Amino acid sequence: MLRLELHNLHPERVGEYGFDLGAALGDHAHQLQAARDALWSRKADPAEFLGWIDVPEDTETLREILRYREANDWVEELVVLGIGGSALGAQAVNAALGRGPVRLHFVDNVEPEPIAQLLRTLEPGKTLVNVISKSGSTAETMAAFLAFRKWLEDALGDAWKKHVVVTTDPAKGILRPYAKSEGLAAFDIPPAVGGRFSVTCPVGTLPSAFVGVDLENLLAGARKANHTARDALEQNLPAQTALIQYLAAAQGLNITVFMPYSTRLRFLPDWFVQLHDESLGKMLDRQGREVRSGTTAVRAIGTTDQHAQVQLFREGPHDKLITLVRLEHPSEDLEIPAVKGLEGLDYLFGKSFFHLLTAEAKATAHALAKAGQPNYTILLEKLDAYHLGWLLQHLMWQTAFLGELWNINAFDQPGVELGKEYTYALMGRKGYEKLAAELKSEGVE
Ligand SMILES: O=P(O)(O)OC[C@H]1O[C@](O)(CO)[C@@H](O)[C@@H]1O
Repeated sequence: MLRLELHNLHPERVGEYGFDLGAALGDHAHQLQAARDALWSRKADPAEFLGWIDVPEDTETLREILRYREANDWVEELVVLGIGGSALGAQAVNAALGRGPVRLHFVDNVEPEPIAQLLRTLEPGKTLVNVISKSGSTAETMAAFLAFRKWLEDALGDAWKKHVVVTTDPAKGILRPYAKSEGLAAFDIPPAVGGRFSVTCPVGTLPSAFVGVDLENLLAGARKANHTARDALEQNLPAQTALIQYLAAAQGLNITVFMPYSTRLRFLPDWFVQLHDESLGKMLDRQGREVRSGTTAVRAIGTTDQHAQVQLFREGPHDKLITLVRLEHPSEDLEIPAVKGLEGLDYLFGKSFFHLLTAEAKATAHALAKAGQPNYTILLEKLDAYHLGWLLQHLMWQTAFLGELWNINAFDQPGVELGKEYTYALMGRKGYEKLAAELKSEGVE
């Protein structure tokens, strides 16, 4: 079960206690229903990049992934080479549910020292490298692949090929033909699935299979989110959270904080930030008019950031909507023991850590509300594969709904292209000489 608890979310006046979500849904019913129906009806068109809706239905690919994992029981270290949507989902799932025995390493940057350190410490014979890139052209991922491929070949000769598995577009880019010509194992990223929406396809499921995540249930949870996203508005959770986000933005709350009360969910905010910011920060709407849509997603972790950011969240500018994520039941709990001589702490004696964690989340939500800082809590029955799959897919739906409400394309990312082209020019890539000269004249070289 995934459900919502609202705190101080008035659509018109921030600071007034209570938010009538029912009334807001009524007021915006037409818009939301149109958004829901448009998303479901456009899903058949690959150009719309809504393939992520159907991915959790694809149990055949999941079976292939599980067969591949079983056939490679020699793997002790799995290095994931990918960036953005090609890394963050697997990282979040692994931190939440990974239970080994394989150790996962993520190379999602080109800072030389951590890469050199990994190459020094890992044993090639026990290492599998999963290179993940939808485009097959991302400089960071490809540079890392060149380094790891050479490292494997230097150590293992021709056997390096058994130590690489490629996850990429079935047709586009240079990785697919390369995998074919070298006889490397390869899995598809469906063409209609963008990186930040790819966690339930092999981008997320292959690494997760190596750390024992219950993938059947992860996908079942994602399918549950799909059902919810098709429901009437009163039951349609992503339509509801998208509406809250939309109304908050309309009130000038330009920042959306995402704050799970869980260390195991510590990478979920990173995944959410990419999903939200890259999808929704757009200069132009679907008709090409300048809109500059979006809110800025900010990461936080409870309780940790109660001792870092909550001061600002309560007393700083009223420019934020805060989403807390809280579990209703722990997977394991621990009693806080009584200690003689420390009676000043007796309010803790005999209580459980989960009790304390829950109290802190509730206390923060209420303290924020009292300060007029709107927030809501997404409650997860527990942290297992089913509920995590549900939450991930819920957040993808929320993003898609927001894209519709803002009338923008949530599935492209034109804003990151120029930086990539400048990088090619600065690195001396063929065909970029003119741009390099232009940069030089502007003092960048
Ligand atoms: O999977 P690819 O093509 O290497 O892309 C990695 C990431 O780079 C971007 O294209 C741009 O940041 C993201 O959308 C994507 O998740």
